[in-house]
Amino acid sequence: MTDTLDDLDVEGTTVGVRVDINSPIDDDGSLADDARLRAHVDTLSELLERGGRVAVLAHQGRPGGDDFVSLEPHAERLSTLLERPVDYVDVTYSSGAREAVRNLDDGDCIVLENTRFYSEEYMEFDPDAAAQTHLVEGLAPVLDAYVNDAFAAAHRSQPSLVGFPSVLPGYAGRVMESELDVLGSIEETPEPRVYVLGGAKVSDSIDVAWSVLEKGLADHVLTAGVAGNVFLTADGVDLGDASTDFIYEQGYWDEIDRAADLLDAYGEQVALPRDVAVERDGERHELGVNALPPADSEAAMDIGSSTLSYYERILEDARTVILNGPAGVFEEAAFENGTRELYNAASGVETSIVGGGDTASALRSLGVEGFSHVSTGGGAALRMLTAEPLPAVTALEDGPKHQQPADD
Ligand SMILES: Nc1ncnc2c1ncn2[C@@H]1O[C@H](COP(=O)(O)OP(=O)(O)O)[C@@H](O)[C@H]1O
Ligand SMILES: O=C(OP(=O)(O)O)[C@H](O)COP(=O)(O)O
Repeated sequence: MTDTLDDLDVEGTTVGVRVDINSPIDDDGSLADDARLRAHVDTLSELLERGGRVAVLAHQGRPGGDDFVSLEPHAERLSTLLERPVDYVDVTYSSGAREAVRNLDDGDCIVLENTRFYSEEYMEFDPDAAAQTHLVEGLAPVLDAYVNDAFAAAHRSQPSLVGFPSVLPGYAGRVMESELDVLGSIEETPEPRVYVLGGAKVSDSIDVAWSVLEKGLADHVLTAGVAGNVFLTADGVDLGDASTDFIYEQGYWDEIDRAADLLDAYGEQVALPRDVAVERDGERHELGVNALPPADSEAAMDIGSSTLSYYERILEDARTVILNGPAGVFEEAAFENGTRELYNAASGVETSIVGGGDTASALRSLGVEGFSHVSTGGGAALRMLTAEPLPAVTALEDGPKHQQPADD
C-alpha cells in the first residue's frame, strides 16, 4: 500500500502534485469539459488548506494533436474551482520554473506548463532512468515531496509519473487512493463478466482484450468504436477507403494483425459489430457488414441497431460490465445513438464500472447515469481491471531509491 496524504506533514512543505487534467479542448483552445479538474479539487484544497506550497504538474493531449495545448486555461479554471489565485507558469523545469516554485508561500498554488511540451515526457522509462531525466533533475531539487493524484495516467511510465517518486518521498492523492480502493479487486466482482472496448486507443484496447481473455477474467469482449472497426478489418470485412485510411493515419495498421491473432485464439468470446452507421446524403445510414464496403467517402462512425441488440442480449446476462470508450463519434448527433444505448444497457448491469476521459464526457453529454463506479481513468482503469500493476503506483509503493538532486 502506498502512503497517502494522511502520512504527509503538509504545512510549509513544497509539494509537486501530478494530476490528470487532460481534457477535451474546443476549437478556440478553451476547455470543453472540466470534470477531470473538478476531480482533483479535494486533493489540492486539502494540501493548500493544510499549508502546503503546491506546484501542479500535468499533461494535456499528445504531440501533433489539436488538443496538445498549454495549461493556461486549466490554471484559470482551477483558480475558479479552488476559489483562490492559481498562477500559470509557462515553463516546467527550467530555472524560471524553479524560481516560481521557490517563491511559493504556504497555501499558494501554481500550474507548471504541459509536461509533454518536453519530448522526454512522451517516452516510457523505468523509474531509475526516469530519475535522470531533465524534468526530474531540473524540478526535484526545489520540491520536498511528490503527490501522485493522476490515476488516469498511472499506466504510463513517464518521468513525471515514475521519476519523481524515485528521488522524493511519494504519496497517493485522494483520487488515486479512492480509485485504487474501488478498482483493486476485480477478481471479486460477480460473473459473467463482460468487457466493452470502444473508443480510439486501439492498441490499449487490444492489450486489455488479450490480458483479460488469457487470464480468464472476461466471459465476453464486445468491440465498438475505432477498436470495433479494426477488429472488423482483421476479420476480413472491407470497411471502405475512409475508415481504412483513418486506421492507417492513426498508426493502427499493425493492430489489425494483433486483432486477427486474438480472433484466432479467442474468437468465440470476442463480439464484433454486425452493422455500422455512415453519413449518406447528410444523414445517418446503417449498413450490415454484408453490405460493406460503403462508398469511398463514407466512414464507419458508429455501431448500428443490429449490433446494439446483439450486445444488449449479452449484457442482459452479465453480472459485471467494465466499459471504456465511446461506441462511435458521439460528438456528432447523428452518431451518438450507439454510445448512448450501449451505455444505457451497461449501466443496468449489477456491477458496472466505466472509465475514460471521453467516456465520462459522453456520459454527461448523453445524460446516462446509474453506473456503480465512474473512474477518472480509461486505459488506467482497464489496466488495473486486468489485474496488471500500474507503473506509477508501483513507483510510489517502491519509494525513493536515489538521492534527491541538489538545488543550485
Ligand atoms: N468509429 C469511430 N471513428 C472515429 N472516431 C471514433 C469512432 N468511435 C469513437 N471514436 C472517437 O473515440 C474518441 C474517444 O476515444 P478514447 O480517447 O479512446 O476514449 P476515452 O478517453 O474514454 O478512453 C472520441 O473522440 C470518439 O469520437
Ligand atoms: O486521457 C487519458 O487516458 P484515457 O483516455 O485512457 O482516459 C490520460 O490522460 C492518459 O493520456 P494518454 O493516453 O495520452 O497517455
